[in-house]
Amino acid sequence: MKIKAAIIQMRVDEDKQKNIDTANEYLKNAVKEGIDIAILPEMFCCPYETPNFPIYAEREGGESYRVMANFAKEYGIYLVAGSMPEKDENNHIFNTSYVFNRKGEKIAKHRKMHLFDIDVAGRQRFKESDTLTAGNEITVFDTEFGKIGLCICYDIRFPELSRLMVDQGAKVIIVPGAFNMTTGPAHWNVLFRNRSLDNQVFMIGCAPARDLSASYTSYGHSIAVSPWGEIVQQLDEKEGYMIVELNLQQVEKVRRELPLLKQRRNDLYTLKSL
Ligand SMILES: O=C(O)CCC(=O)C(=O)O
Repeated sequence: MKIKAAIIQMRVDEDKQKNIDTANEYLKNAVKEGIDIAILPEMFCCPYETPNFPIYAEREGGESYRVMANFAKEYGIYLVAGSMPEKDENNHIFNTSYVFNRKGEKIAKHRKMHLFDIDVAGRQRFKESDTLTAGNEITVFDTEFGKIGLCICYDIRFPELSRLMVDQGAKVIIVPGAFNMTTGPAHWNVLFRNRSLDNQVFMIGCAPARDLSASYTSYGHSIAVSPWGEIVQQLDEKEGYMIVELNLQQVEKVRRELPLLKQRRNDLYTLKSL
């Protein structure tokens, strides 16, 4: 079973509508190549800065959500709509990724579970918790190809989360993310390869293009890693997209050859969600 995926490394502008139009342009082109699924970056319609999140936030079912659902339906694809700030009924703001099926129906929603609060001395500081609230749910969704896990950016650093998605059947893990010029070069590729090797899954990372005029500079380098831990395709820092074919039989093959998941000593240790 092969999935043809478009990973869209778009530039993020201050103008929300412009971002939605940019996403649409890329989707229109990618669809001509016969894709099954398209993935947009973290905060693809809102420049990644904490004060922006409450300003750009919408309720689930709001304008940006509806436009994304319509794109999925119009193009007949699965759409992982990157992430956008979501406001709930108590005015809590979440970093949320919605997934729509080929009919434009919402089939998953992941609220970033680990907030990106870091302070690397003299280099990168960020505190999502200034304006965001963390989500509490592990997200795995069904497709005709099999199960796919979903998490957002900093979530990838917590290996337990990927493992729990894999225990729920995920063969692919999709990560809209926006690493920066400090942690990106140091950790981005390594993390995607690590999670792939730990779990024998395809790992897909989709980042915004680098914009040196933005206050938070995305590292870019959207990536696809095989269940063998190899980088199968990668973009540089510039705007663009790539199409990757994921042969899910490769997951079974690698798991047969190195039966790591079966060889765990569950009699001595376990991992469970609470
Ligand atoms: O983990 C990192 O280094 C970057 C994370 C990040 O940028 C995010 O969670 O949005």
